[in-house]
Amino acid sequence: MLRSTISSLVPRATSVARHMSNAAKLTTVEINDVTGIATLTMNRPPVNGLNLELLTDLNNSIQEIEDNKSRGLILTSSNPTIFSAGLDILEMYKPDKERLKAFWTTLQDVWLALYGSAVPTAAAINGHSPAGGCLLATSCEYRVMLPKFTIGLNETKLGIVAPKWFMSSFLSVLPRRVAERALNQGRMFTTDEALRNGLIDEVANSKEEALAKCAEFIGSFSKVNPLARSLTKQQLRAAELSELENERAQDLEKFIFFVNQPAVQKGLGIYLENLKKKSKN
Ligand SMILES: CCCCC/C=C\CCC/C=C/CC(=O)SCCNC(=O)CCNC(=O)[C@H](O)C(C)(C)COP(=O)(O)OP(=O)(O)OC[C@H]1O[C@@H](n2cnc3c(N)ncnc32)[C@H](O)[C@@H]1OP(=O)(O)O
Repeated sequence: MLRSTISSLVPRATSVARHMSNAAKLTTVEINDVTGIATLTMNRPPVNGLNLELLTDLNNSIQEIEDNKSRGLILTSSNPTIFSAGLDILEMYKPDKERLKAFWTTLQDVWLALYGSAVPTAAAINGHSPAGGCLLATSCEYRVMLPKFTIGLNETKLGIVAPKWFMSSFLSVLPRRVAERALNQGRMFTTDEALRNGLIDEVANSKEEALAKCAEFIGSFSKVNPLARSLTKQQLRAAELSELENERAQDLEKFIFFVNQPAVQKGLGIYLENLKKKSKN
């Protein structure tokens, strides 16, 4: 029932070997023939780390879904245990100056496109979803998660600070006092805790069930005028979107300054080392 499968092979040249995952596109878009809903799947092994290439593909895929006049967008992952490990820390550790700028600018683009998307959006969270993964999920209007995974903004645990717009997405879902405490603690919520606190809307026992529940949410707008719905959503989200749009350059400057602080570099190095040690055990 797929109207189209958009999964082209686009060769890419990059001068930094550690960032080259492969030459293929890192997202696929499948549009259901019957419902008209697009499923956007992230596919960057091993953990869907959000590097410049994955962010670029995400941005292009969101644009494509908007242009196709799809009935809705479901974001998910091809990895059976990880939705997204968040930002690829290698992009921020000992960074190349120009690439770091492009990386952050593209992340800003993705957030503006997803949080501000005209179509109904839902996340089928079929695995762990820390930090940037949580940002993507909370930018959607609805979240369905599989059991026994974790989700949250854990930045303080890495010695970094979630930017204001990460917090905006989080705050659009959680009550302020829960969000504030969780952000300060760098708390990762289990699926059950996320449901209890309203960070996710439903739990599903399989990816198929999660996709079906997301489709059901999107289908709930079938009798609502699409223009009225999208203008309503965009008005509700306008303040946060304009805040970043008006401060993009300063946000980029702050990020570059912050990431290049020796203490931040040291912290990221230790965090990466621990991740690698853990993965070898
Ligand atoms: C005041 C103004 C401030 C302005 C702005 C300033 C600051 C900037 C803010 C930046 C915001 C950042 C948000 C982020 O997203 S940071 C990233 C946070 N992510 C994490 O902490 C997740 C870390 N990863 C994990 O917890 C686990 O890997 C997992 C996702 C739960 C999966 O576990 P598992 O299946 O067991 O896989 P492994 O742990 O073995 O990992 C496999 C492999 O992948 C590497 N890896 C994992 N996550 C990342 C990552 N995020 N980036 C890069 N690499 C990652 C891991 O090291 C393993 O690699 P090797 O196989 O080579 O050992």
